[in-house]
Parts: sequence; C-alpha cells; structure tokens
Amino acid sequence: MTAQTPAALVLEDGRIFRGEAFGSEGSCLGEVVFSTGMTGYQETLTDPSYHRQIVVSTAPQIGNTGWNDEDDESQRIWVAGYAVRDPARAPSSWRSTRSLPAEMSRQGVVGISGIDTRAVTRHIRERGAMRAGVFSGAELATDREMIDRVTAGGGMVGADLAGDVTTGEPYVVRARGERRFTVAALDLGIKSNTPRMMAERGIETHVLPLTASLSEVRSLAPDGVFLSNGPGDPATADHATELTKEILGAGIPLFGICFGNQILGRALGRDTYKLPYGHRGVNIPVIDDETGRVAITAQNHGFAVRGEPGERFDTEFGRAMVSHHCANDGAVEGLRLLDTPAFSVQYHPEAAAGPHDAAPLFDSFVRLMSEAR
Ligand SMILES: NC(=O)CC[C@H](N)C(=O)O
Repeated sequence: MTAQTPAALVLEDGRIFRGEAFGSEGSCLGEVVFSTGMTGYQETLTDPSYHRQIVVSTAPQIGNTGWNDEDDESQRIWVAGYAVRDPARAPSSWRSTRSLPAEMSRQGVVGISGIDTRAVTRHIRERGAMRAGVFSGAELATDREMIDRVTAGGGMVGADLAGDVTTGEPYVVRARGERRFTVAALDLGIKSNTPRMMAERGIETHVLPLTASLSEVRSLAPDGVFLSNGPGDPATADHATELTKEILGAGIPLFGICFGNQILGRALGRDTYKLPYGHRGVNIPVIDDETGRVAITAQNHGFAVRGEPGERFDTEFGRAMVSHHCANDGAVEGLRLLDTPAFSVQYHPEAAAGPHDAAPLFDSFVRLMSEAR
C-alpha cells in the first residue's frame, strides 16, 4: 500500500477534522452539509443542486458499487468536495466501470476520507451548515491559514448559482412512444431523471436556459411549464420568479421541484429562508396536508418557503395553500394553487436514488395539463 496523503476538513468556526486525501489532492471551498442517504452517492455527486457544497455522507462506508456510465444526474460531478469515513477498498458491481475515487480524481474533485463523519454531522446539526474547506497535499497549511481561506469565501445566503449550472443551449428530450404533451422546462440545475420521468408519461421536454423569456416559452406552445431543482439561494432567482408570475398569469399549467417550489413560493409573495442545516437524504417523511398521508421522500435543500402546515393564503393568482410539510421539523414541503393550475414540492418525485412514493406527482402534472386542454 502506498503512503496516504494527510488531509483536513476545516470548518469556519475553527473545528478541524483530520483524515486522508480521497480523490484529487488539493483544496476546495464550499458549504459543508451532510446527507443521510445510504445509497446514491453517484447521483448525489452529479446533482447540480450540490454546486459549491462539500457533502459529508453519514453512511459509514461509501463507494461499494463503484462508478457506472448510467447513473449520472448531469454531465459532471458538481459537489465542491466529498467527505467520507470508510472508502470501499474493492468496489464491486456488474455496472461499475471504475472506482469512486478514480472518477473524482479524473474530474479533479477533492475529497477526504477517514474522518469521524458522525462527529461532523453532530457538529453541523448543532451549529448549522457553514463554510468549510478540504485541504490536502501541498495545500495543507497551518490551521490559521486554512481557516482564513475558508472565511474569505462567501456563504450560501445570497449565492446566485443557477447561472453556473444551467444549459447553454435549449435541448429536447423526446417522449417515450407517442408524444402526448409538450413541456417547457426551465433549467436551474435540472437532474437527468426528471425529463426521463416525463418521457415515460408521453411528455416531450424542451429544456431551456434559465434566461428564457415568456415569448420563448410561448413559441413552444407548451401544455405545461416545469421549474427545476437547482443550487444557491432562491432569493437571487429574480428572473425565474418574474417568469413564473407571467406563466401563472397566462394560466399555463405549472409544476416545480425543490428550487422550483421556492421560486413558486416567491412568485406568490412568500419569503424563503435558510434552514439551520437543511434536509438531505432519501428517507425524509413528508405529510400531505390534504389527506394526512405520509410519503417517504428524497430531499436535498438548505432553504425553505415560509409558512405553516396546511396554511391557506391569498395571492394575486387566487387562493393558495401549503400542501405538504416535513414530519421532522414542520418545514413547508409543497404548495398548491386553488384557482390557477400550479403546484410544486420541495422534495424529489424524480428521486434517483431514492424512494418512489412521490413519483405519482408526475401523473398529477399530466392530469393538470389534460384538464387545461
Ligand atoms: N435541490 C434543490 O433544488 C435545492 C434548492 C436550494 N438550492 C436549496 O438549497 O434549498
């Protein structure tokens, strides 16, 4: 075995966790967050919503199934860094073509292994998600120098990041079988599985850059508009919020996921705020405020829309309600308009990896579009 390179995960409040370099050597800066998913590290690392975040996996052993050519949620790894406890020594899966650290190195992604990820998680749970950095090899410096580098960077509040991850050019994902609907999807950091879930329901998805205008949307004569997930602070997404108001005003059916839920909330005049440490995992319970039913959901969000479970409120587009809330902390997990064809959820019905409890929400979108015809 070759000697391992020392590495450090440095938090802005001065807490330092020491381990070994994992993936690329060097340094990275971002917001440190934890995810409780036991599976799905490839999907997590390639989810554009994790842009500028250093993800800590609470599952102790990571990398067992290697890396394959099918499960990417976008073109590349988006996390700023990755922290794990015990990396798999011998990944094994018939789908795997390389190991996780090999892929991280190939893409220049800096990580750290061999740290007490439970201690990191408890720290973040008490103090909140905060700025952090991973340093290894030639970048490992004195504690003071590393902390200074961490605190020189920006935090997640006020971070305008969707522009970094959106598509440069529009593209189309064809329906599987006969095309029944056309949807314009605003790409704020869309995951590959979303158009795939739509395609299975006869939807042709036109993925548009986040700068798309109402007339560009209208030129597609879409049956519906979709607002995707995405990184950063929703309070910075002014263009998407304005476009959403125009879509609502035009009465075009609208469905939003995660960042999309936050944007719909802001378009309805609600505020968004930063949660202490967010919700990230694949088994988070959500209560439907209309039926009382619980769904186990995949989530990845650090911000939330302000509101109370089941709350009803008036908007310039008619009545609206908080349709779902998180069973763990009561945070808003969904919105529904009662007089305009629009709804959104803070969790991931396209969950990959994740439970499929929420997949029928794509059928609700199809129903909304059928009724609007
Ligand atoms: N997955 C997402 O769309 C995340 C939305 C937003 N960036 C948040 O952290 O809350």
